[in-house]
Amino acid sequence: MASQSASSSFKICESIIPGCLLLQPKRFEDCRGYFVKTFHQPSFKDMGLETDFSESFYSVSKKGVVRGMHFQSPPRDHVKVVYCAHGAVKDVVLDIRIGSPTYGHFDSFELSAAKSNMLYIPKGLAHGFCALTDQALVVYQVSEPYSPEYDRGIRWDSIGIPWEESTPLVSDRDKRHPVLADFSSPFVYELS
Ligand SMILES: Cc1cn([C@H]2C[C@H](O)[C@@H](COP(=O)(O)OP(=O)(O)O[C@H]3O[C@@H](C)C(=O)[C@@H](O)[C@H]3O)O2)c(=O)[nH]c1=O
Repeated sequence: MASQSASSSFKICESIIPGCLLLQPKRFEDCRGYFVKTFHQPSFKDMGLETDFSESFYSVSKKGVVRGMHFQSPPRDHVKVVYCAHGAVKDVVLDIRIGSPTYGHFDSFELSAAKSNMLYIPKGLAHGFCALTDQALVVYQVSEPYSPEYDRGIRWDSIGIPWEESTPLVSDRDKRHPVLADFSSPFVYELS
């Protein structure tokens, strides 16, 4: 995690991975609970972020589930915004952009309902998480529709990520992904 700056609606923390941002939206609390706005087009535009999102979806995971590390390949690659609306996850991004100063490096963040924080994930990063609580509800916005043909992954246990679970619950699909060492990336790093 590096520098911090403020925008109209979101505080921004930069990841060690260029282009990846931890966003902190305002949280309005009162006697009923709290209110959080997760997307505000003018603020995203001011921050130079993607504003054209085409799908939104969520998953619910039991404690100890690992999902990942996922991405869509070009030409169906996409920006993702991710947050945890119930419970908590350890969220991880892996830089797979050839030529990036952080190619093959990962960064991790605890995303939680208690923190109301969000992760902005540029194209060319693989993404995954480990559920730290039961009923971990993870919400996504993505800039390109789901494309099973281009939906790919890298083995969750081939990157050196210190997951909270040594024997997590993982999907059959995620067990079949290539390991990072055998992976040939279709992404090229572009200086912004
Ligand atoms: C991702 C996705 C899945 N599906 C279907 C395919 C499958 O039958 C079922 C579950 O899919 P998956 O096993 O791929 O779900 P999951 O492992 O939760 O996939 C997600 O993982 C995290 C880490 C991400 O970063 C997401 O972008 C997404 O890839 O839902 C869609 O119809 N649309 C979608 O956008």
